[in-house]
Amino acid sequence: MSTPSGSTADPPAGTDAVSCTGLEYSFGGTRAVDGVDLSVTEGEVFGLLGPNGAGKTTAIRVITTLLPVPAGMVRVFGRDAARQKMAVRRLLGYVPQQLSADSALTGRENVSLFARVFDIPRRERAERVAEALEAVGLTEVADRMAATYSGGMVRRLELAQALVSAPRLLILDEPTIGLDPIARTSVWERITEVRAATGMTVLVTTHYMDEADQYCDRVALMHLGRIRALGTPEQLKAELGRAEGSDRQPTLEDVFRHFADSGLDNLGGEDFRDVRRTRRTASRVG
Ligand SMILES: Nc1ncnc2c1ncn2[C@@H]1O[C@H](COP(=O)(O)OP(=O)(O)OP(=O)(O)O)[C@@H](O)[C@H]1O
Repeated sequence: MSTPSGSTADPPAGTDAVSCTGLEYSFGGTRAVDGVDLSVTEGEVFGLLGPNGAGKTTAIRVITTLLPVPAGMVRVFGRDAARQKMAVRRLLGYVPQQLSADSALTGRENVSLFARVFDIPRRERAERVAEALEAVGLTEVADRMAATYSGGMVRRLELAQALVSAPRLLILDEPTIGLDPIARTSVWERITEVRAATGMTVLVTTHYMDEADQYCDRVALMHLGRIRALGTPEQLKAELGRAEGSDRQPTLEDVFRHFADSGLDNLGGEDFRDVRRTRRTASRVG
């Protein structure tokens, strides 16, 4: 797998991969993101956690420049997401919640399409596509139609699409939603391996607290548009354990419940949007 290139003028050492200050975003009267301050350090796996509707997707869509920055400041490796959109986009790989692979193409064709979109020189394309497919463990099935892939394979294919440009920052929106436990583990193992091999920074949203606990270096707990707590999973659990003075080690979900306090009825369960998303994933498999 290629090392993320710093071809577009490297930022000074110590520049955060992502820096948000006072970020806000509203849909009409709904304040989806309500004054978020956040820094993601280069090279870490950072988890943005929260239940459905917390504002995670909206926040990352602003960071990816897919939504404008109406208030506050967002920087990606020092580039201003409001004024230097193209410079920001060149640094990122983004795997959205929505299906981004074409079932009527093979795995290799899907990744090649992204290689063309990212303007990877023609002479490098075949090798870069093969590397990206190898990194996610799809070499053997690369020439099969994506329609024949399982849900977990489709997710890994989407990962390869995002990796083919060797991004310095990989942003994943609920990468394991709707997958079975084995497929979830496989997706995370690939993310972890690529991160270790390339030093890429990973920003991931999830509402699976157990995955965040296991795979993220630091997490921010988001609820109703605001960051309620931020730190390493160990720090957050230890702090709650001390505050409660109980013998039992709290889980990350306990930490979340403590900070969010209310409105978490759907945590761990499915609401309408979850069901729709899960079914969408299932239909990819079928
Ligand atoms: N296009 C939209 N139009 C109107 N309201 C929206 C839109 N997108 C999101 N919202 C609202 O903004 C709030 C935050 O939604 P967002 O999708 O960012 O949350 P989330 O934490 O990513 O949840 P999920 O995991 O369900 O995607 C919610 O109240 C949601 O209903």
